[in-house]
Amino acid sequence: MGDLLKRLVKLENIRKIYSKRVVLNNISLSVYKNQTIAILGGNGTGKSTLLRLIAGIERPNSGNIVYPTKSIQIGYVPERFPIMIRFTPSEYLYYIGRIGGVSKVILEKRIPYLLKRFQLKDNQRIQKLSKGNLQKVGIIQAILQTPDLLILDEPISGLDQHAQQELSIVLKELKEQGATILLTYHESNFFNDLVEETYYLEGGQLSTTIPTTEIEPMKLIIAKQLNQSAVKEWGEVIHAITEDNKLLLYVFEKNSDTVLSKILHLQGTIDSVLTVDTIKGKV
Ligand SMILES: Nc1ncnc2c1ncn2[C@@H]1O[C@H](COP(=O)(O)OP(=O)(O)OP(=O)(O)O)[C@@H](O)[C@H]1O
Repeated sequence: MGDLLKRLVKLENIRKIYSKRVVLNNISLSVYKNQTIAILGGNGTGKSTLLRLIAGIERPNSGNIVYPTKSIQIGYVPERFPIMIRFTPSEYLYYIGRIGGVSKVILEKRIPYLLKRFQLKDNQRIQKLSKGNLQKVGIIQAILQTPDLLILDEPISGLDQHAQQELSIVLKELKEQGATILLTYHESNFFNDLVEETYYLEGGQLSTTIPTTEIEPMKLIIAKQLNQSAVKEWGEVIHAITEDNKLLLYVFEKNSDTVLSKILHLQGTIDSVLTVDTIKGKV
């Protein structure tokens, strides 16, 4: 079998129950080498649970999780990094690296390099760090050793813009090196360039079509005198296309006022605002 078709993880009929509530019900999924997969879904649908199971941090109540390539390196960025750590970031990362079998020489180079990339100062204990800086430690510990499979649970929430961009570059680098990336996030077009396959979780089931509860009224805002690059960072924009000098922006209805005022703020003009009834899969 070709390298690209190498299966890294296989989930067979996974079921996870918390206090009699079936959170994941009969989930099967294969994750292949060098794929980038997003798991999306509403709050509490079990995205984090599924990622923890794949990361091997929790066990399912039934079903199997198989890693056909025996010794894969898994990096896991939790949604919330544990706060009560009395080490500084570099002390902690050094400790984690040593447990993972990384040599002192490599760690002494790699830790300062990654701290610098993410502009993370090393002058405070982890328990005193802000949410964004904690998130950076969570990301760095997961990529300290180049992972075969990198699992990220809402990685951009709380990150400053520089760190978001750095994360995006790091993910692209890892992807070029052959890594598999599995991630979850909320309403954002930040990962559009990276994600190849999207799965949706609803009612304990995984599907490739967007669940009806996830379908929200959308607006298509057509703007003029505005470049596509200007909206690149706008989290509210689900999809942007340039056509005949016009910029077409798809946004959820609830965010349309925000986007309209951002356009006007940049001295763009509004050509028209249309209602888009449903999103079927992708816009
Ligand atoms: N350790 C746990 N013990 C008990 N219940 C849990 C545990 N972890 C998760 N749950 C419950 O399982 C359900 C799914 O939680 P999970 O965090 O996986 O959802 P999610 O899709 O990641 O949500 P969000 O988008 O809000 O982060 C929720 O009802 C949650 O309360």
